[in-house]
Amino acid sequence: MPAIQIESFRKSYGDVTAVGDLSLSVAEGELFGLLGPNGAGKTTTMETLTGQLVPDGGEISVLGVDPVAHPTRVRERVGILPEKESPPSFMTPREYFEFVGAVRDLASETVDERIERWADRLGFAAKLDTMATDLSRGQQQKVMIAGAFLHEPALVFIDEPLANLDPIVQERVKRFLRDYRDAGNTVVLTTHDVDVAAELCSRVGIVYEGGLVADVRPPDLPGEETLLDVFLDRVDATVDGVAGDA
Ligand SMILES: Nc1ncnc2c1ncn2[C@@H]1O[C@H](COP(=O)(O)OP(=O)(O)OP(=O)(O)O)[C@@H](O)[C@H]1O
Repeated sequence: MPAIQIESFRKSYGDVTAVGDLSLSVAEGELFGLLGPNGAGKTTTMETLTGQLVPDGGEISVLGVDPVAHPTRVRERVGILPEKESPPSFMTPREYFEFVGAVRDLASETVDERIERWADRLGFAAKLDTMATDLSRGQQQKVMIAGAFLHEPALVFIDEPLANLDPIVQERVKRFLRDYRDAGNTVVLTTHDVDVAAELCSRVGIVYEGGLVADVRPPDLPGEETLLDVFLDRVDATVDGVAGDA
């Protein structure tokens, strides 16, 4: 069973077509990148896969569950890290993880053990008892990453995971995501950063104007061809400032 199966997915906001006709399959154990310029339809796709948006049409299955019919069941089983979300300013990271652990129905000893492990791996152990409002943006991002993985879901959706992180932490997060995939889990990340997708992902779907325009395995690209070449070829007008809305 694929981790994600999408057939002919469509979604519009009024007369704006966000996703026109998207079909895509992600296998279990993939570190899959959904790459596209601003406004390509990545967030709309992620929010539909996680049961936050209702599609206008198409068939969608996430870990074998239909997120339209059973949004809560999907959200219970996956991890979600949207872009630009922060831990509540009035909580410490430890309190936030205890809150997430309660929502995720984890035993408190499990939460305690994972808090220590994630804090150590991502390098914020010294900040576990600092109010989130007093953390830097990058430190808050680390806390949100750990929170999304706290219940060790088989499938994680993560939006622009490396934004705001310094190069050292970026390397830690990359290693963490690869290890998580190597342990048999599926990771789907959305990004408009071609370098991040090329370096991190075993497979990349390029979305543009609400459709899939390429399905690429960066390590298998022939000769000197890079993911950037493919991206610019399929999203060619962007460089001239015509496509996208950035
Ligand atoms: N709530 C909304 N109401 C109206 N239009 C929307 C809404 N959300 C998204 N759109 C439009 O749908 C299209 C796809 O947006 P979406 O956020 O899915 O793109 P994206 O690829 O995630 O972009 P970005 O990289 O900038 O986050 C865009 O044209 C956007 O303006």
